[in-house]
Amino acid sequence: MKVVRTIKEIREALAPCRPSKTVGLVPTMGYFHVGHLSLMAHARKECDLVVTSLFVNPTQFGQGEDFESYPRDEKRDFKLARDAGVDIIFTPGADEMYEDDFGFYVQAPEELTNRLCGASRPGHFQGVATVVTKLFNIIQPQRAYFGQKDLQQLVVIKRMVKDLNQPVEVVGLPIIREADGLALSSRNVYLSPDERHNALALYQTLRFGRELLDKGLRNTEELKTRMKEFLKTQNSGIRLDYLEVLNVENLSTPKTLAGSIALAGAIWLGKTRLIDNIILEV
Ligand SMILES: Nc1ncnc2c1ncn2[C@@H]1O[C@H](COP(=O)(O)OP(=O)(O)OP(=O)(O)O)[C@@H](O)[C@H]1O
Ligand SMILES: CC(C)(CO)[C@@H](O)C(=O)[O-]
Ligand code: BAL
Repeated sequence: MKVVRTIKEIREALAPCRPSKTVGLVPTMGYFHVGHLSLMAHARKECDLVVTSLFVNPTQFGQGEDFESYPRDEKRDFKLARDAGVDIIFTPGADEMYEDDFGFYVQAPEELTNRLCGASRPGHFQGVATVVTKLFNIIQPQRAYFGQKDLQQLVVIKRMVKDLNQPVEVVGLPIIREADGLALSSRNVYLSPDERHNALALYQTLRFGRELLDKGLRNTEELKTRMKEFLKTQNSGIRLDYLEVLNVENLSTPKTLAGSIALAGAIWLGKTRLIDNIILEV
C-alpha cells in the first residue's frame, strides 16, 4: 500500500490507471473501525484500485467542536487499511488541501441542511460538500463509498453529485454495529464506561420506534413523542439533540408514514455527540 501526502503525487500515481481501471474512493477522517473497513472491503470487491482518503477536515468542524481532540492514529490506520486491501492512502495536510488564499465553498441546499445535524452544526455540510468535491476532483474515482450511519451526509452528497453532474457513482452501505447494537463510531473512544453503557439507549429508542411502526402506528408526531418518552425512561445520563422521523430520499418529515422511512437521532453523552438511524420500508 502506497501512502501519498500531496495532490501532485496522487495524480501521478493514478495517471497510468486511467481510463481502463475502475478507481474506488473511500473518504474518511481516520481512526478506523470495522465500519470503515466494511466500506474498504466493498470497494475492494468492486474496483480495480482502492483509494482511501484520511483527512480530518477542519472546514466541517464548528468553533468549540472536537477538531483538535479528534482521535488520530496514523500508524494503526495504515496497517488496518493495508490489511483491508487498500492500494493507496491519500492523507494530505490541511495546508495541502486549503492553501492560504482558499476561498471557494460548495453550498448544500437549505432544505437538506436546516435540520438534524445541519441544524446542530451550522456550516458542517458546507465543509463536507467542499472537501468531498475536492477529493472527487483530485482522485476522480468512478465510485465513492459512504456509510449510512451519516445518513444526512449521504443524502447531501447524492444530491450534490446529481445537481453538479459530478461523474461519480455514490454507494451507500449499511451501519456496522457492536455486538450489543451500538453503531461503530470513531468518537466512541471518548466514552467513559458509564457513557458507553448509556449510549445504547439511542439505538434502543430507534428499535422501539420500529416496533411501533411494525404494530401499525402511522402518525408521525405520535411516533416521535412515544420515542422521546421511551428515551427518557432509559436513563438520565443523556442529552437529546434530535430524534426525527424522515423520508429517506429528501429528509423531509413524512405526512403519511409510507415508503422508505428513517428514524434518526443524535445524543450528547458529556462532551461526546453520537448519531444513529434505522431505515425501514413501511
Ligand atoms: N458504523 C459504521 N458503519 C458503516 N459506515 C460507517 C460507520 N461509521 C462511520 N461510517 C462511515 O465511514 C465514513 C467515514 O466516517 P468517519 O471517518 O467520520 O467515521 P465515524 O466513525 O463516522 O466518525 P465520527 O465518530 O467522527 O462520526 C463515512 O462514510 C461514515 O458514514
Ligand atoms: C466524508 C468525510 C470524509 C468528509 O470529510 C467525513 O465527513 C466523514 O468521515 O464522514
Ligand atoms: N462522520 C462525519 C464526520 C463529522 O462528524 O464531522
